[in-house]
Amino acid sequence: GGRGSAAVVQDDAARGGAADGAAQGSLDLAPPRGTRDFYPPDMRVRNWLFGKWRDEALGHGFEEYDAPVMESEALYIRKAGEEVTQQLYNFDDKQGRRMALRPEMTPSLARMVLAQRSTLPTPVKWFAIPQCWRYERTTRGRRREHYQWNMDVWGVPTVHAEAELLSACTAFCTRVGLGPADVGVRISSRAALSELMRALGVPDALFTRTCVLVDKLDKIGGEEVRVQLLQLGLPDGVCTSLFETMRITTIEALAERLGGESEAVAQLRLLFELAQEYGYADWLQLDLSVVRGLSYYTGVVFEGFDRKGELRAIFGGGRYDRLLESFGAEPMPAVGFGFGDAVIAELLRDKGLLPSFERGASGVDAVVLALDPALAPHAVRAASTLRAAGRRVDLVLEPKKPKWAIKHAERLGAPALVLIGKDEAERGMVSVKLLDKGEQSELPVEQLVDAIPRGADR
Ligand SMILES: OCc1cccc(Br)n1
Repeated sequence: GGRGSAAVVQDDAARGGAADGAAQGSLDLAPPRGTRDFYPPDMRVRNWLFGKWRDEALGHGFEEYDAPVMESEALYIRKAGEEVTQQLYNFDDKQGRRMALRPEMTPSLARMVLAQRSTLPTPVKWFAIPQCWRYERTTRGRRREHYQWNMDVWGVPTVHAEAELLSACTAFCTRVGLGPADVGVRISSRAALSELMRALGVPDALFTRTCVLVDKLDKIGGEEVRVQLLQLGLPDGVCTSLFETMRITTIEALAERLGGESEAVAQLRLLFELAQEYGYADWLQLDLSVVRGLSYYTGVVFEGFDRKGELRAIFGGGRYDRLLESFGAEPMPAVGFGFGDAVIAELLRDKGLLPSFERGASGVDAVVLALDPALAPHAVRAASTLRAAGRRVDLVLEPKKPKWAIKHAERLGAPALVLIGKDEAERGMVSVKLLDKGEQSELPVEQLVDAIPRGADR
């Protein structure tokens, strides 16, 4: 609860207030449209969430990487009409170079892997939590930025890689208190749909755009998708067979349609077997109507969803074995997912699982106050000694009364208040007040560190 969660899911009402200032021609205090400020309580929620993501990624043996938020626009020019490339946050830099704020991390990752492919040991198992951008007509007041946990495996051609990524997603959800009754994962395979369409004689060249159109089913409905598939050049019979296949919900039925030799079926069988071993099989369901909206997926694709069906996808991913070819290079097998910060925060808040971080979250172990401005050097020495010993200290920087310092320490949730008094200081002593115990004791400065407990989280 509390303001923290509101900021992760920006509530425009609060922002509207700040934006009103602009009406009088003063500085607009709201963040740019579609973006969020993270005040300290919001930042504690964000650090908590990113910390859980990082724990899970490291727990799966992945290494962290990063790349510039700004890339050459060329990295994202794809002809398949995806939303993510049609809403590029792009611009000319001062040399007139076409640049863009990254709408996703995968192309940057592909660029980094390609740049070092001759020396990079495989498999590559990397993760990042990049801020990603889109420029959407703000008619819908939607956000223009979000943070998206990415995990990718390069160099592994079989679904053992997908199984590891699904393990990270489901284990993260479990770690934050969600279970298979809250979250499901739809598993699909573009390879299966590709085998079907090849069997029906559809040219490969139409496959990618077919998937991008099929991904719009939920938005524009089956009839409109059929119309656009026909316009793309798919015969009516193929559309019908495609829609029938997408209604299949068991691997057996898919095997009947694609034949016993289907590689796509074999990989799906193996994935569901591995899921049993990991213990997350009951999170999964086969759903061939899922194709995901990125043109470069080629194999298994998947998306996490809330079982109440109130929210957009929680996470999504898939295999993209041919992305390097689109960069004019030899292909390398790859699979990855993106996990946005907004939907998960909304789901956790709805389920009361988002920590509130209200009182005492500052993590300060002690407040240090000089009872007289002339004693500031003693207060500085006490604070520095405590900090050198790993304690988190808030040093009061101006003349304040003990009453104020006690209230300040309570607001910070600091368990201790160190008071530097004149005659104590002359005797090399300080006073320590343990607020939750209401005790106050006087002790030699040398014993100060041991008198201040270190925060539980460290
Ligand atoms: O998931 C699509 C997307 C990409 C960039 C920024 C935002 Br907000 N959303």
